[in-house]
Amino acid sequence: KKTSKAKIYEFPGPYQVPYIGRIHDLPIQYMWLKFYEWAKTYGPIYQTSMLGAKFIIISDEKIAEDLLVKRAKIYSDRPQIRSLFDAKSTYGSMEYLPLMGRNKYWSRQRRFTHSYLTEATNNQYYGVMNFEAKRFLNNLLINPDNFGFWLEDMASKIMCQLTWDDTSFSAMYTQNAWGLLTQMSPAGPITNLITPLWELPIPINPWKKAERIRHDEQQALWMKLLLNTRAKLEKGEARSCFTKTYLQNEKTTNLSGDYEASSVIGMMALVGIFTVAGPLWYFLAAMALHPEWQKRVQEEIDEQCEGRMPTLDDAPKLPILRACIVETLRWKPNVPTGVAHEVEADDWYNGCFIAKGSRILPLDWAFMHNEDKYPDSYNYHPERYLEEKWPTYKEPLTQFPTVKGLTSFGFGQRQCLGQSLTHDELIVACGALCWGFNMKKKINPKTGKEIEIDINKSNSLLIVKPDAFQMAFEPRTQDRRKEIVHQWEVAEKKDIEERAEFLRSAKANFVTVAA
Ligand code: HEM
Repeated sequence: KKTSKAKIYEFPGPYQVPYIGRIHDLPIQYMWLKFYEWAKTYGPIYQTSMLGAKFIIISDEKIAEDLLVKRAKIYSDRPQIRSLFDAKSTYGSMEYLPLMGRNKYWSRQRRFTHSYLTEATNNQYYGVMNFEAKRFLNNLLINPDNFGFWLEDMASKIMCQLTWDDTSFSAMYTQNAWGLLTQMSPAGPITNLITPLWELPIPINPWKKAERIRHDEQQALWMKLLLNTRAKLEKGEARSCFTKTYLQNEKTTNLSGDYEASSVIGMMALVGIFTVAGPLWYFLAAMALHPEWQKRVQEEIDEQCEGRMPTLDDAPKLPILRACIVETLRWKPNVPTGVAHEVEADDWYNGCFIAKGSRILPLDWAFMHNEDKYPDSYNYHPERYLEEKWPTYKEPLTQFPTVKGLTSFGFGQRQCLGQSLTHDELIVACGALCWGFNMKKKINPKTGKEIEIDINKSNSLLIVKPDAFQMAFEPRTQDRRKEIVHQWEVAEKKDIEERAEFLRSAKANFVTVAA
């Protein structure tokens, strides 16, 4: 483009229709595929726009590093999400850490979240993951056809337990997570794409009315959960959880009070559900579609864990399991468009101009299909981390492969805070599944033929999971079946007793103190 003063070069990109840009032919479904198709025409960094918002799409890891990591100082803001109230917390709403602008709320909540998650990781999640994995396996025995619900419920229960020591509302909380995920996704309400619709007056604005209800219910729940914990704490009846830790330290944190604390804690729980459940869905599909890898993982677990269900301590001894998990995340990246960063100042890259306010999209789908790094990228090859001839092979195998550091977790100052939790939960859950069950395609009882699993169909929200499919779970042996039942009975009984004992001694202490 030429101006009167100087030549300003811009990145190439598809032809832009005045005002609307390229919104008319950008499909809402599988948007990442269209972005990737354009990358093949316009190169590893190109630009497009939608209703005045400029997008710069990156499909080369090095360019993403150059901008989002090396120049993080001005590349770490977030774009506004139209269909949420004050998603960036510009006006002090303090509600959605991952969506906040680079402001003081983001900075203190990021520190808070990092510290709470690190503490949980260092304490191996207080045994919560092993406990929920045992429940999950037992549920699969009782009703294997409901496996999708069980796995999402496991992810939800783990987060609810860690944050509030209460898993009773986990199914409802999964629904809440779905509500927020839909609301923030380009493929959610139409107001995220045709943004001016959001400004219609309230009486003729169904989107704003619906969001008001969703938002208020979510905030009320978060506050109720915090207040419940405070009431228990006052009676000495609160067991360990993130909310209790906050309440015991509230005077020394730099959060502004209960509203902010309930939001940052509630958000931590929400964000940990579909991020982990999505890869779990795909892992199941991978095991059913690749029985040879399932067998290798099972043999590794049997040998290394001497017959017991694996725990986190076994992770270094289980490179094949880790390879299958990492390859699942690569094969079916669950945040395929990446999460956009917004640029805070005008900048130049490779001689091209990047205007302040541009949205930078690190297209994870493209990173994961880089044929130089991941040859035969559309197929499932865990051996790419286990055999020296592949470019991704890395030693020591006690540590690598690992999901930590994958491009899927984003870049720079905004990089995901849940990498260890994801790593650990996938090891525990996938390890437990392979230990307990043979996972297979289901047989149609009428035709006697296998029911195909279509892993190319998914939703198109920011965090993706496959469309529901059917598959079969068979306990590997009769002994294993008994063990699954037994280990859950023991764990559940112990949990009930511990809770009752805690309450008894809390009540006794309370009476003594009161007297
Ligand atoms: C496979 C699992 C996961 C994937 C692929 C994933 C991916 C991402 C991505 C792409 C971002 C944005 C990074 C950027 O802007 O550059 C992000 C941010 C974040 N993630 Fe994750 N995530 C996962 C699991 C989790 C879990 C389990 C938690 C916590 C329980 C979590 C907590 C967060 C938080 C708090 C942020 C916001 C960071 C910020 O904005 O400063 N994530 N994640």
